[in-house]
Amino acid sequence: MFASRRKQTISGKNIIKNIKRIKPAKARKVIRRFHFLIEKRRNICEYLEIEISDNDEVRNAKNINAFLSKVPLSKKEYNTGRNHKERQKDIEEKLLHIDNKATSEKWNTNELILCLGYVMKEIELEGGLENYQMASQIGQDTNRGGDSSGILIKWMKELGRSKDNEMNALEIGSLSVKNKISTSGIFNPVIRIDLNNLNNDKGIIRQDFMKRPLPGNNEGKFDLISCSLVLNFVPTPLERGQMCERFTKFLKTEGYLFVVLPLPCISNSRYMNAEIFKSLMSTLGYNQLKYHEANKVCYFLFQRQNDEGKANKKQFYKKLKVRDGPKMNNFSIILPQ
Ligand SMILES: C[S@@+](CC[C@H](N)C(=O)[O-])C[C@H]1O[C@@H](n2cnc3c(N)ncnc32)[C@H](O)[C@@H]1O
Repeated sequence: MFASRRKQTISGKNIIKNIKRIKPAKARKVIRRFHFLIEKRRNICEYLEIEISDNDEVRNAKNINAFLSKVPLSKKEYNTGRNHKERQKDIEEKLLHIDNKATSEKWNTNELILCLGYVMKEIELEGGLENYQMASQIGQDTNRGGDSSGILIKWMKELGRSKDNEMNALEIGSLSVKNKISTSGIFNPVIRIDLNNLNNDKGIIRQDFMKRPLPGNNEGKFDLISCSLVLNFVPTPLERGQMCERFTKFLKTEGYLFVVLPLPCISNSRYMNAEIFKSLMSTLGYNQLKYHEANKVCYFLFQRQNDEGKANKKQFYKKLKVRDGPKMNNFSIILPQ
């Protein structure tokens, strides 16, 4: 048990301190809860897109309380005559029912904002993200068939790439310095960044890729960008599109882009499939070299072309439904106009 060594957040929730003490079953539970939270954040952001999707206050966890205090109605509604546990139960119940615009009932904006605050608090202030990152490290071993960069290295070798090519890499959303991308020797140096700095002292820089300073010249660019299970983490379709556009600014011509997504983003979304993603990346100037579907995730390897994409970007300015079904999700990517 790791109970006696628990580190706690200000609100008293537990943060997993020692990764070696988490059992795989516990790790899976933490991962499932976190995916639930980011799915709900995505759903609520989609509902409230006009009002708050570009609102930094919602993104910035430290301002969540300040943000909620600006919504007096919802605060009042939930504070009056209810104790904390009841409120929590009520919100959890609501979260279960908030799914997507197409199928769910009409939600009151204040209720949604309150639920968003609740979700964001757990993600950012109550150890949700930290626990998830810890659990994901276990997950890399047990939950989804291991370190995703294993397939990247296999593909690089198939493409005839080796240590001799002297390639550098940027790993976005890095949780470990021991993954194959770092240990194969093909990429050197590997610059690892992540929103959080769990392993800062071990060579992972705390940085938001969307705020990373642009390289001044080609020397500052990379031969490879790895973005494994990160795009699905980004809350809104437009921000995902902005991230896809931004890759190009950091990639040398003919550089590689390795993207990993949870399989349902591709296999079970109303707005996305492997062909659409390939075609979206093609409009941004990428050629798809490899694709592989595993049980839970799918892997893409793209190469940046000499010229900008020629295809029509306009088709990706809004999401287009390609299929429908009751249990489908709404994962999508929208390019900025
Ligand atoms: C599921 S983890 C993926 C970890 C690892 N790459 C893997 O494949 O297992 C997603 C990570 O992406 C990071 N992330 C999300 N958006 C980011 C951004 N804009 N810049 C840097 N890291 C980001 C999160 O902090 C989180 O640690």
